[in-house]
Order: sequence, then structure tokens, then C-alpha cells
Amino acid sequence: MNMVSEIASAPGSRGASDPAVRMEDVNKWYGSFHALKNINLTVGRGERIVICGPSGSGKSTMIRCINQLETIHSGRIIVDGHDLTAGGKNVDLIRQETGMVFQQFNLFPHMTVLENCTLAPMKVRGITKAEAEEIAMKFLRRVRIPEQAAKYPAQLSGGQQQRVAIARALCMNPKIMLFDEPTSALDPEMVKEVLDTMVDLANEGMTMLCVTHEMGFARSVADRVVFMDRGEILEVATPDTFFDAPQHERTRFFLGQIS
Ligand SMILES: Nc1ncnc2c1ncn2[C@@H]1O[C@H](COP(=O)(O)OP(=O)(O)OP(=O)(O)O)[C@@H](O)[C@H]1O
Repeated sequence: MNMVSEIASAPGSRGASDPAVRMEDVNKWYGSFHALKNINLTVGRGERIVICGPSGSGKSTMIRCINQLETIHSGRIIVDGHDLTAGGKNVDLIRQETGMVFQQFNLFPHMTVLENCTLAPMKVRGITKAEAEEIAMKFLRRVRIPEQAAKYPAQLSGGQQQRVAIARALCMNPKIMLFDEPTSALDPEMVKEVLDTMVDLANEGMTMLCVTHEMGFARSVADRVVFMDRGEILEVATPDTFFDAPQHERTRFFLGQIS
């Protein structure tokens, strides 16, 4: 049994019993291409989910739908009790609920690390520059690069830039962190520093959905692994079951190819 049936909440109400994310019968098309097919997934608070599957299976699309970088065509996505798919797009609310880290770090090149981290909190949370800088420094310390605050992104390594991107997302005080292949663009020697930062976050109880090919991370950090193929969720399992006794033939084929 997965947590879909273990977590219940009354529709329309918000409270401690709300799951962090609930996706109900979500469908998405790109033109005539059916990219997400009846996706149902409930993520508990503090849960760590790793999403894997072959290229083009819909992993990025699925997590980009959670923070509305992509729109869905049917179904519902409820984040921390807010139905983000109802009543139009509330970008400020989405940005406060979900932080996202992309493969390409997406930092503003003309702004310092500190400015990258303070921009959105000042704009969206309405806090002063001094408050925003205090928060930014707290999170830059947390990702272990406070000494880089005055530098520009181009002066940092890829791993450092990705840690800035994580700090920047945390400055919005999100309830959920979404990671879309955060280590794929990094040189191998920098992967570990970013994964270590993600492990720290996981240990602090952050709810996380991570699209990643880092199966070691999935095995050691995930509470559940979601396997997608051709726009469908084919399997949701604990790492032990997923890696040692996968239920679906396509999961076995996928694992056979990457091992
Ligand atoms: N903007 C778009 N327009 C049209 N088709 C798209 C668009 N974005 C994604 N797709 C298609 O939707 C499918 C799912 O893409 P998605 O990026 O979600 O897959 P993925 O599992 O994350 O793949 P990868 O591991 O290669 O990043 C692919 O077939 C892709 O070509």
C-alpha cells in the first residue's frame, strides 16, 4: 500500500493532515501528444520522493506541473491544501509554496549571489532589503558558501552555482522543494557537493520531489521511488522494493540498462 490511501483530508479544508502534494487524475497534452496520463500521486509532509524513468517519460513535465510552469488539461493538483489549479494562476502563492531547482542553475548573471537570493523575497514576501539579506546569508551558510555572497555567478563553479540556486529557493521559505535533474549539468567532481546539500535538506525534514538519475541518492535518501514511463506512473515503491524486487517488467528493463 502506498501513501495515497494512507493520507486523507477533507476537500476544500486545509490543516496539518493535508498532504504536501496531491495530484489527482492529472492529464497533460503537448498538442496531440499525451504527456501525462492520469497521474495520481500523494506526497506526505516531509516525504522524499525520487522520480525516475527513461528519457521523455514525463518526469520533468510532472514536477513542472506542480508549480505551474506547465499547465494541466484535466485533474487537480493540491499543494499544502491549496488547489493551485483552481481559480487561475496565483504566481506569488505558488512561489511561496514550492521552490524549484533546475538542471541549468538559472541564476541572473548580472546580479551577485546575494542579489540573486534577495530579489524574490523582497518582491513577493514584501520584506526589507536588510531582512532579505539576513535570510539569504542564513541559507548561503546552510549550503556552505557564505563567502561567495558578493560574487557573480560566472565567478563560481557549477556546483557552487547550483548551491546558490538551492539557497535562493530556500529564501522563499517553501513548503516543498522540486528538483529537476539538479546534478546533470555538473562535472562529476561537483555532483557530490550538491547531493550532500540535498541530503542535508532531507535530514531537516524538507518535503522533496527530485527527478534524478542518481540512483545512489534514490536508494539512500528517498522514502519512495516513482517510476514513470510513457507519461504514466508505472510503479511507486520503497527504494528496497524498487531496486531489489521491482514489480513491473519495464522497471526491470530500465534498471537493467542503467546498472
Ligand atoms: N514544450 C513541449 N512541447 C512539446 N512536447 C514537449 C514539450 N516538453 C516536453 N515535451 C515532450 O513530452 C515528453 C515528456 O518530456 P519530459 O521532459 O517531461 O520528459 P523527461 O522524462 O523529463 O525526459 P528527460 O529525462 O529526457 O529530461 C517528451 O516526449 C517531450 O519531447
